[in-house]
Amino acid sequence: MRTVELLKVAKKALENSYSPYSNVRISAVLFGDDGIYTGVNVENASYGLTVCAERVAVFKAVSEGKKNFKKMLIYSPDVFPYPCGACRQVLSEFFPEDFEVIVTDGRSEESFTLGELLPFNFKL
Ligand SMILES: O=c1ccn([C@H]2C[C@H](O)[C@@H](CO)O2)c(=O)[nH]1
Ligand SMILES: [Zn+2]
Repeated sequence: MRTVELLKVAKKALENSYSPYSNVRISAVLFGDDGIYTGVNVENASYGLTVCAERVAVFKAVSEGKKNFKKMLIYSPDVFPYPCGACRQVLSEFFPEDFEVIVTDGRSEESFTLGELLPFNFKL
């Protein structure tokens, strides 16, 4: 699936972002041989319990036994959504260094490998 198509999926998923506290809406789309999984950020009145869009997508997939993915597109119309450190670490648990991460605010996009985003990652 091409970036434009992934972006379309991300825009649809964004409708479910639950972000009344920050008003920052983010969605993530995982894509590969195991199909498509989406995630959005889900906030909480106890702010620290918020879960990022990227981790929601990964946990949805992994909890259904799906780990075979090629790339993730991260989209936000509110911020340029570079993934936070926690999400980079979670991605590196399941995906290789050449896994592609596309970051876009709908106006411009940047593409990275996971190895670029999180060099020297912690692994057991
Ligand atoms: O990698 C990130 C970083 C932040 N957020 C969300 C969490 C919160 O709802 C909002 C502002 O931090 O952005 C994500 O979804 N992914
Ligand atoms: Zn995050």
